[in-house]
Formats: sequence, C-alpha cells, structure tokens
Amino acid sequence: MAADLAGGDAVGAVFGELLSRVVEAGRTVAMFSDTWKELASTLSSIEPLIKQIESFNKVFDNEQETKQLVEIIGKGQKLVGKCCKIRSWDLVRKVYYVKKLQGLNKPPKMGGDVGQLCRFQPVRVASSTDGLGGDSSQNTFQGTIEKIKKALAMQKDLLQIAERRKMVSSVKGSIADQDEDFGKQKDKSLPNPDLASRSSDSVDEDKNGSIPSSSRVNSATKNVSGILHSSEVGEEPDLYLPPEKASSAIGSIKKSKTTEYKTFKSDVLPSYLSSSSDEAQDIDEDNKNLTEAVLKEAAEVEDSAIEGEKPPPLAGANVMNVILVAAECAPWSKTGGLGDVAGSLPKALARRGHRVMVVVPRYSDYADSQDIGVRKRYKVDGQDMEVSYFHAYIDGVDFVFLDSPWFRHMQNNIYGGNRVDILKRMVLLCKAAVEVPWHVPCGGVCYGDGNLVFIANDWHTALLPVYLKAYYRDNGLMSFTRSILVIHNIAHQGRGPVEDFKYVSLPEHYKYLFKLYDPVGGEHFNIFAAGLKTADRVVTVSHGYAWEVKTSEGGWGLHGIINENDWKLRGIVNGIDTADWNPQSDIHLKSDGYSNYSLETLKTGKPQCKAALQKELGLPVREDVPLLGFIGRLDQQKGVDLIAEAIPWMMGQDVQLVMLGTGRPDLEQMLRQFENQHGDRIRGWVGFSVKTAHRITAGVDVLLMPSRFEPCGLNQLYAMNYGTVPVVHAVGGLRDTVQQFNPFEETGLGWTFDSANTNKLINAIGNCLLTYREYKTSWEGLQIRGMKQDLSWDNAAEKYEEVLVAAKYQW
Ligand SMILES: Nc1ncnc2c1ncn2[C@@H]1O[C@H](COP(=O)(O)OP(=O)(O)O[C@H]2O[C@H](CO)[C@@H](O)[C@H](O)[C@H]2O)[C@@H](O)[C@H]1O
Repeated sequence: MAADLAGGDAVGAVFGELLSRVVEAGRTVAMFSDTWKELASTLSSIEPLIKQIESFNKVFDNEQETKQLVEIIGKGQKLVGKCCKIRSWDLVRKVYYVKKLQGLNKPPKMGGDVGQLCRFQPVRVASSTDGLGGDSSQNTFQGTIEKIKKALAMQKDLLQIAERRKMVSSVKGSIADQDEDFGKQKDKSLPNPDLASRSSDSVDEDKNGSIPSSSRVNSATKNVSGILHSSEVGEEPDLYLPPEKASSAIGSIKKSKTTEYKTFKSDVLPSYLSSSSDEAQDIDEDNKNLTEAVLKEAAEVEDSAIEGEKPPPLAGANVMNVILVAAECAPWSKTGGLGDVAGSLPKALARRGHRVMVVVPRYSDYADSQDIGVRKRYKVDGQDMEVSYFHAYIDGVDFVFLDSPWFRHMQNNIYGGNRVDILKRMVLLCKAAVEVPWHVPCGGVCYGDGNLVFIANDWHTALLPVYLKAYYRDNGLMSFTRSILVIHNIAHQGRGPVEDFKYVSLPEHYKYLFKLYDPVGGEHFNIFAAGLKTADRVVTVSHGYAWEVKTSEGGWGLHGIINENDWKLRGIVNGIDTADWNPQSDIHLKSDGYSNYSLETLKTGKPQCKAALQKELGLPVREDVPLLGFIGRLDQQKGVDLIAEAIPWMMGQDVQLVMLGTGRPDLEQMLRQFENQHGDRIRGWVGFSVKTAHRITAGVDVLLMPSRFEPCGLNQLYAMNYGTVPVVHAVGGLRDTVQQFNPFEETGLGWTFDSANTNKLINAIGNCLLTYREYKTSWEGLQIRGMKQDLSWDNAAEKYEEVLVAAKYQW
C-alpha cells in the first residue's frame, strides 16, 4: 500500500514538475485541483510532455537513491496535493538535490550544475530497465501513467481557451495566496550561502550583474519551445552587452528580480512550508538548511523589490516575449500615426512586465544606437542582402534597427521608390525580423522563439505572419511563436500584379494566400490579404474601425477575408505617449514664448501658447479670435478638401486657421493658395515638423478632423490632452473617442458630424464657435473633461496583452 502511494504520488510529482516547468515558462497555466481526476482533465496541453516521462533516463546510482527520491517526492506531493499547491514540487526537488549534495557529496549525473538542473531539467525517474522492474511502486507508476493517458485522451478536446483563461485566474489567485505564505516565512536566516546560490542560481547571477535581467524571461521560455537554437542556449559566441545597456541593465535587473520574485515565491514557498502535518515537518527538519537558504534568497529578492519600489509585473502569469515589427518608429522614423504607435505601445507593454523588442529599419545614423556586430544574409529577388543590427535599450524596450543598403538614406522617403522597390524592402524587413529573436542578443541574451509573439503592423509587415508559417512553423520550427497583425489603415494593402508573388520567395502552394479578386483590381497579388489569413490574431486600432473593415465600404476589398476571420479580430483604441504629448512637460513649449501648462494653469498657459503660435505664424495676436487647426497627411482620407470647401464660409466668421501637412502635391498647392488668398487669417504650412505639430496642438482652440475614414486618429487624442477641442467626422476611432457635446447636460468632448459633407462640417464648426464665444463655462468644461481623461497607452496595453495571450494559446 505504501509502495502504491509512493508510486502514485511519484506520478503526481512528475505532473507537478511538468506543471511547474510549463507555468515557469509561461507556456500555459496551472490548475490547482483537489483531485487528480480533475487535474488530468485540465492537462491536455501537457500531453506531449507525458511522453517524456517514459523516456526519462536513469539518473540515480542505485535503488536506494531512487527510492529516496520517490519517497521525498511522495511526501512533498502529498502535502502539496493537500494544499492544492502543486508547484511546490520545485521546493521538494531542491530539497532533494541539496540533500543529495550534502549527504552523498556528489552531483547528480545530468551534465548541468545543480542550479540548472533545479530550474530547467525534467526530473528523471527510474524506468523499468533500471533494475527496478520488480518494484511495485514502479509498476504502479507505469500503471498510473497509462490511466492518466487514457483520461487525457478522452478529455483532450474539451479543454478550450476560455478554460485556460480561467486557469490563469486561478494561478493569479494562488500566487496571491502563496505571497501571504511567503510573507510569514521571510525572516528566517541563511546558514549556508553556498547552497543558497546553487539552489537558485538565477538570483545570484542577477546579483553579479553578469547576466542581465532580460535573460530571465528568455530562459524561462527555452525549455518549452523545444527548439534549442544555439543562441537560445547561450552559445552565441559574441554575446554583447552594450555600454549604455550595462547601466540600463541595472534597472532591468531590479525589474527582473520582481518578475523572478513572483515566479520564485510561487514555485518555492507554497503553503507546504506552513503545513502543520507531520510529513511537512519531517521535510522541514530534514532540509532545514536548504529551506532557510531558499527563504533568505526569496527575502533578498523581496527586499530588492521594495528598495527599487518596483511592483511585480502587472502582466502576472502572462508575461511573455513580444517583438513589434514596423516600417517606422518614432522618434527615429515617422510619417504618421504608425510611427507613434510603434514608439509607444512597446513601452507600455514593457511597463506591464513583458520583455519587449521593436524591430524597424535603420534609415539613417541614429546616434543612440550601436552596432552589435551581428551580420546575416537574406536573399531577396535573387540578391544576397547583408543585414547588420543596431541596438538601443530605452524605457525598458529593446529597439533593434536593421541596417542594409536598401534602407540607408531613406529617412525622408520611407515609402519612396517604385512598387517593386518598396515590396523588396518590406520582404527584407520581414525575413530578417522573424529571425531577430534567434540572432540578436539584446542585453547579452537572445529572446528565443518560445513564449514569443510578433506584432506586425499594416501591409508593410504583413508578410511576417506568412513567413513565420511558411518558413518555420510548417517545418516544425518556432512552434510556440505566434503573430498578431495590427490594421492601422487597410486602404494601403501592398497590391500588385499576381506576378509579384515571385518577389516574396515562397513555394508555389502559398500563392493562394496572396491571390485576391475584386472589382477594382481584378485578380491581383495582395500582401495584406495573406497576412490577415495567416496571423493568429488581428487587431484594428479602434472598435469602430473593427466594424467598418467588415463592410464593403470600409474593407477596401478585404472585407470578405476579414469577415471569414472575424473570430480573431478585435478593436483596441490607441493610446498616446503621455511623456511626449504632455502639455506640462512638452519640450516644444519651452521656448519662443510658449509655455508648459497643466489643468491647473490651463487658463494662463494655453492663451500664452496661442499668442506664441500666432506670433510665430505671423498672424495677428488676438486672444478673442478662435484659432482653428489641422494637422495630417494631405490626402483623400483626411478630408482636407472638405475644409477647403468650408473656407469661404469660415472667412466670414472672424476665425484664424492653421494647416500643417504634406502629401498629395495638389493638396499641398491648395494650402499655399489659401495662405496667399487670406494672408491675415490662414497659414498653410507644407512640411513635416514634429515641433510645429506640438505647438499647433497646444496653441489652437479647435482641431479639425473631417477624415473620410479614420482607423483611430491620434491628433484628436493629443488635442484633448492639451485642452484643445476637437471637431470630427464621427467615423472609426473618431467616433469611439470624441463624444458629442451636450449643452444641456454639460457632457461630451467636442463636436461630431455624421457624414463627410461640407455643410455638416460647417454646421459643427458653427456650433463650436458659438459655444466658444458665448458659453465660456461650457467651453472650459469641454477642455477640462478632455484633459482629465486617461488617454495613456496603459489601458490599451492591457487589452493588447489579452490578445497576446489569446494568440499564445492559438493552435
Ligand atoms: N505634417 C506633419 N508634421 C508633423 N507631424 C505630422 C504631420 N502630419 C501628421 N503628423 C503626425 O503624424 C501622426 C498622425 O497620426 P494619425 O493617427 O492622425 O494618422 P495616420 O493616418 O498617419 O495613422 C494611421 O495609423 C494611426 C495609428 O494607428 C491611426 O491612428 C490612424 O487613424 C491611421 O490612419 C500624428 O502624430 C501627427 O501629429
């Protein structure tokens, strides 16, 4: 009977270990369950790992040691099972190895050091060929495996993503429970620092600073990916720690400790330690040294977390590796909102505790990035293109810049050249970007491809999900890597003749992904179409736009594909970078008569900015005249022509107007013409100037956004944050973010109009001007409500995280 128990519990222990590994790696979540039956029903994702149990080699020298292991596992597991804290197995395992070191004075035969063994290697138990075939516990062990395998086979199809999400909650709950346990225990002392460091190598490595924190998350993923690329296992010959990252690594080490802290506690200090059962005390007594070492170690980690005032990761058990790939990224490269998003969303994800990288072409010499010495070659249209990698670590994000002659000197012409030139650049970007997690050591350690999600953006990088599938996943590589495709603007799709397929260097049987027929283009090659079909999840940058892209008017020919893939579509409204776009600290408001201001100083600061803007533009400096603004690309989308048609009416209203933009030459010419015609009222600034965009946002009273379609729109968000009132066409993200002013209830954020029509625009501006002139209190209310909103990326990042998790569990 005792043998039965030990054997059964040994199986349980192996399950516990598997769970521990899987949870630790972030590949899935644990389910705490009172009975093994329940547990089995939730473990179908671990089924492949069960096979490994059978292939475990003998590692222990003799029967006595093996029995000892089984016994300890059995005791630990029984307690763990009682407390429903299965991950406590990690402690049992550590206890065992340290005991083994102390008692037997020889290391386990697994090739690695104890720390590595404790942390990453599967526990090996004796197989029937180890001379223990007659052992009844072993027979029970095998029998139990069989039973559990059957249970899993029966129930494997029942475990759906929603259930796994529930598991995430239970893990979170459990971690909180275990945190409490940990708190009770942390004042114990450390008798043997040597052992402590060996029993938990990762923490000591951090203390030395020799391995930056970022390796934590990475290493946690190695085991599970099953793909041990050389760079992933730390064999990259020229591991690199850029000087500037050496200091940033200190910060991230602290951060990592907090990350590690949560994992560590949940793995090592469950209620097992506070159990009053005899068995628990036995183990506590037997392994006092180790237990205390573990506690001290955990206490140190906690102390450092408190010192650094870094909370544990907000993402909790969902922490993962994220690589955002885009054709532009502010502040280095930007033609519009995509650059803003690529520069700021990653930072918000990093704040939640994820390890985050941005991959973007290097269009120019960026002073703050360094060549990390890695060179790779990719074939594009028969040409061998060498890519070198530059790196910067800023605000917790690894920015990796791909250098190639094709990208160089394109800083002011990112989407320049003919169709094929652009296509080839994007092919190179995507081919190189998919392999960045293998080849580019950030802070010394590559990301690896486990627990990894790529975020591709617009058609430019829509090839990335396709390459991930065709080159890697269809060939058994990067099996645990997922991709999300974000639609910022579906009007641009990477269309071309079907023959363009030859440039993307894919086998013929992938051609169907790209082929699309529509009445406008006929049968053609469409990169966005292939990306939408292949990505694990698709995000649009607002809820309104998520609905619009499914309509024939808003889908631009891709609505059919989007509707077919509706299940993986989600709208998430963009946030804004509140460090860059903050009237209180905006660096562009510190000179030339401008002034920083806040909600409290709105009444003095904003008029000062208005006067400075009028002066800078050469317009009469008048506080009483409403100053209207427009900022944006000059094209059909932005509805500049509607403003043009409304100008004769506006000029009769005693208003001033400033328009900043570049784009279609005819619209640029129109801006110049307006300025010539109404020099004392209108300024048409043709050009791209971030500084001027900030100053206009602060200085104008009203921002016009009559966009025909607007996936999200950032300028109206910036405007509201600066106390500037938006007048917008209620479409896409504009409808989501600007609620119509209600004068009776004093609610709302601006004025909206419901169709892209000049009269409607005029009507909305008319009401807006009336309120500005006649109802000052209402106007202030509009400004204050706008400024009080939390428009930061933090909300959106949390939602992105949900999509990352959904993608991660997408099979
Ligand atoms: N001449 C100029 N000088 C200086 N700065 C200028 C400028 N013209 C534009 N900008 C800046 O570029 C950005 C434009 O962002 P938007 O979101 O308004 O539009 P865009 O259409 O480019 O982005 C697409 O992607 C974004 C991000 O998802 C979506 O919000 C949007 O709806 C979608 O069309 C703003 O930061 C703006 O200040």
